[in-house]
Amino acid sequence: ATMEPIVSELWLLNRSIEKAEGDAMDLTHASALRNSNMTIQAGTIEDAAGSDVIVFTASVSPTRADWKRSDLAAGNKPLLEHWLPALAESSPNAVLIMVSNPVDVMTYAAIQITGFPPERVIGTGTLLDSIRYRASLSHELEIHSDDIRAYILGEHGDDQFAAHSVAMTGGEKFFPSETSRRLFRETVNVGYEVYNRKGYTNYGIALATMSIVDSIVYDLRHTMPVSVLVDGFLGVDDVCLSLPTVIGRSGVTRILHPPLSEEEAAAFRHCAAKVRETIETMASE
Ligand SMILES: NC(=O)c1ccc[n+]([C@@H]2O[C@H](COP(=O)([O-])OP(=O)(O)OC[C@H]3O[C@@H](n4cnc5c(N)ncnc54)[C@H](O)[C@@H]3O)[C@@H](O)[C@H]2O)c1
Repeated sequence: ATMEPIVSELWLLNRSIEKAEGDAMDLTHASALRNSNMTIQAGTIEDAAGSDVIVFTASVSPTRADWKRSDLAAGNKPLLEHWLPALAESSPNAVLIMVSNPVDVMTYAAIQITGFPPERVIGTGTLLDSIRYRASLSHELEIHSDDIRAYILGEHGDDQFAAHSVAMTGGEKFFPSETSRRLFRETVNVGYEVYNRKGYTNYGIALATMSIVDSIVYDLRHTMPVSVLVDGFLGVDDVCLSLPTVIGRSGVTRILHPPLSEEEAAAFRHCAAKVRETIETMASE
């Protein structure tokens, strides 16, 4: 996915320059097959100065088999503290996309560390979960997933919820059903299912991140469920969670406020409390 020519210059940064160089070479070979004159190079923060978009994916690895995304918080905060101040200083106008987990907590930390306006810090949040959910609904309903408006919102973690009450296809509100509830339960765990089989997940998240970059670069104003600093919706603020968000050249151009059911609103507030708890534990460590 990285070789789609939507940017003119791509810089890969890693603590291991060899790893970044290897990836840059491999991607350059692959991009020779695309209609692209994008340059792909390994380099330093200085090389990448003046970037329009930064995608942050550096991460520690899980240390136990039954890991949860929130386990990575304590290990990943120092990575953000190490890299983000210099990245923010050398690319002060960039839109920052956070991928590293726990992504909602990392998005909040990134806003604090960079001092960027919250509109320019976006976590991939429940975008991947929503894409996975729409893919299984699409299979079940035999309708293209683009035409299924169904969001998973809240945290990118075990307490995410499907916003059934605002889901529709072609104007029909046929969610929730037994099927949609079952497919949602499967979606919540499917990331771990992929991880348990291959040791990581990459294709889905890469394409999801590309769709955010695309909407920024071409100012497309697509609405996507991504992690943003919540603006008081349902009484929640000072935490990052996923809400349907319009994304354009300047980053977040608008956060939408869907009329959630009582049950969904309670699930959203529960996610807020849970993510705040991790933020506070991390701050005290
Ligand atoms: N938000 C999502 O939907 C989603 C989906 C998939 C993966 N993820 C998360 O993305 C992150 C990356 O996943 P991955 O599978 O690519 O992991 P990975 O272990 O393959 O890659 C992590 C990278 O970070 C680098 N790194 C480690 N410590 C570093 C440091 N101190 N400085 C610079 N670089 C450092 C490593 O060299 C490696 O290249 C993880 O936190 C993972 O949980 C999020």
